[in-house]
Amino acid sequence: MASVSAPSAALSPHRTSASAALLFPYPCFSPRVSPAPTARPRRLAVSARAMPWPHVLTVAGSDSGAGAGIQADIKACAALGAYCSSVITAVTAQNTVGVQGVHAVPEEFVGEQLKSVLADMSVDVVKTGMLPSAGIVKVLCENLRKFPVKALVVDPVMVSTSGDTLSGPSTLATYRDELFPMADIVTPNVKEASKLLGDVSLQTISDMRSAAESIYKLGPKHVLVKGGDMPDSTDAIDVFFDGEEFIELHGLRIKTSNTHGTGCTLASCIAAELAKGATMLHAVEVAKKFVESALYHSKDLVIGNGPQGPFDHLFSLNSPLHKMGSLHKFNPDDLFLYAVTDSGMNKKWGRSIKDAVKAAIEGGATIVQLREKDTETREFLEAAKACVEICRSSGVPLLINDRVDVALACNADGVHVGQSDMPAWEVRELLGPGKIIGVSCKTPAQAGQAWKDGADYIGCGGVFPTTTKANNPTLGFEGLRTVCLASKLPVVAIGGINTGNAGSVMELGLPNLKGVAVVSALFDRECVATETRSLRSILMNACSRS
Ligand SMILES: Nc1ncnc2c1ncn2[C@@H]1O[C@H](COP(=O)(O)OP(=O)(O)OP(=O)(O)O)[C@@H](O)[C@H]1O
Ligand SMILES: Cc1ncc(CO)c(N)n1
Ligand SMILES: [Mg+2]
Repeated sequence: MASVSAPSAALSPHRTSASAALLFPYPCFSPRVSPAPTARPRRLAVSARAMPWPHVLTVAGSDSGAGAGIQADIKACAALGAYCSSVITAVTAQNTVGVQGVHAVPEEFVGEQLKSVLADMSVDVVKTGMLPSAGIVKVLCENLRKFPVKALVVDPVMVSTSGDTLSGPSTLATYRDELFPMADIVTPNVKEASKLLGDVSLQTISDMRSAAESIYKLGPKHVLVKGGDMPDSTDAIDVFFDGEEFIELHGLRIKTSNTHGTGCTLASCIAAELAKGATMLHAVEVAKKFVESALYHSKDLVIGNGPQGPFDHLFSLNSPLHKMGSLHKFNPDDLFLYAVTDSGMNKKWGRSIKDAVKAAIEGGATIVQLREKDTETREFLEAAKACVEICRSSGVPLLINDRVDVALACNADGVHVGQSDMPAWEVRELLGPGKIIGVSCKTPAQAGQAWKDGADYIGCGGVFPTTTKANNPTLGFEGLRTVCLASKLPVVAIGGINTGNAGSVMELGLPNLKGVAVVSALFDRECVATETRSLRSILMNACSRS
């Protein structure tokens, strides 16, 4: 956790006194029922098989409608495999229409809850949500100093999306002066970022960048300004800043009104991933993908009659086709050495699809596609399931050529389609946003369509004459260059590529040409692993030259 620096008066024009009145001075909770606990000896001697569990403590408000707040946090952590304990700072009467009432928990009792959990339960990461008063923020800071944790995620909840105030202006100075300097990441939405910076106007991505930079100066190690509520944007864009680099995180904007609790969920997912050991950027990427997928799978849910409904955090339980194990963020660098299987070739050399894939991965393939045109469906599916297992355990994505049904049944990472297969947008509809979709393209127009359809990459070829695919016109380097320059998506070159010519393809130095896809040069050979290994070293050498 960031060390606590002395509060800077210069940075806190809205500073309030420590005794600032509670924003929500409602009657107290029930009296204490037990004395404050102290750390007790472990239950039993810890066994050799003791399994520490990633643990997030959320310090936040309860949402009676259960779409946001503590309830969202617990569901999000559960979905990502982290334990979530909860210190409740306020109870809200809330539904899909808005917030009807807020009952703040007295700060001493928030302190008592904090001590109960932090003194006993080996918390890895603390995530904060609604902190309704400056006093509660202070109590939290005191406890964090007493019981340090690995990371602190601060979601500076101020206004619900329905427009209701959850934490008023009197807490702003304490947030800025005391909590932010301790935070590993702060995740304001645009309205909150604006309030934190004295009501500056935030309309554009460039405004979001400036806001991230200004908030960074208040002391957190990272800032994520969320653009879920940005007007007129077709993508859901968030801006991440680590003090050096700005990263724009683009996601599909899901057309749904079920977005209540997206912010709480995002911050909890970041916390869960950090508790599991992820780096900050990776945690943020996984969290964003999770929110996007959850919204996608919940877009047609009807819960409540108001304008903003909750979504289903546990969508993966209801939809075995979209298991979390395959929530894969597409990395264009995975296209570097793309191995495409061919049933005929495997039969010829007497090996199973599974053994061919194993060998390609052993040799350094970075992504695998099963292109089995003549294998019976049942046999294909069995082989695909075995390959999914092999690929997952090696962290290599597995795609299926053309057969969306097989990809769904084996829970592959995605599908590659050609121009006469199912259109990419229909594949996207069926697979959802978390899967990888590639499209074979020969022209700039096809590349443009693939981008509009929501594909992740294009395969461009045949670059050289090939026998693998009948009637496949050769594009040559010029055709490849034309398509690459026109494509907004990363490209993998395909068609007749082998150890003899792969270097010259990469030496074209086209910025979005990320790798080569190979069939016969790997699989129509005696030793697949050896061929893959030498192709890999040729590609690496070519890239270091160009
Ligand atoms: N319709 C949407 N489709 C995809 N992603 C979305 C959508 N709405 C929000 N997001 C994403 O959800 C995350 C949370 O951002 P958002 O701006 O909604 O936070 P918030 O306003 O704090 O949320 P809330 O107050 O509703 O809990 C961000 O990563 C944002 O890009
Ligand atoms: C309790 C609570 N926390 C956070 C939010 C922000 O979504 C909300 N609406 N309610
Ligand atoms: Mg929102």
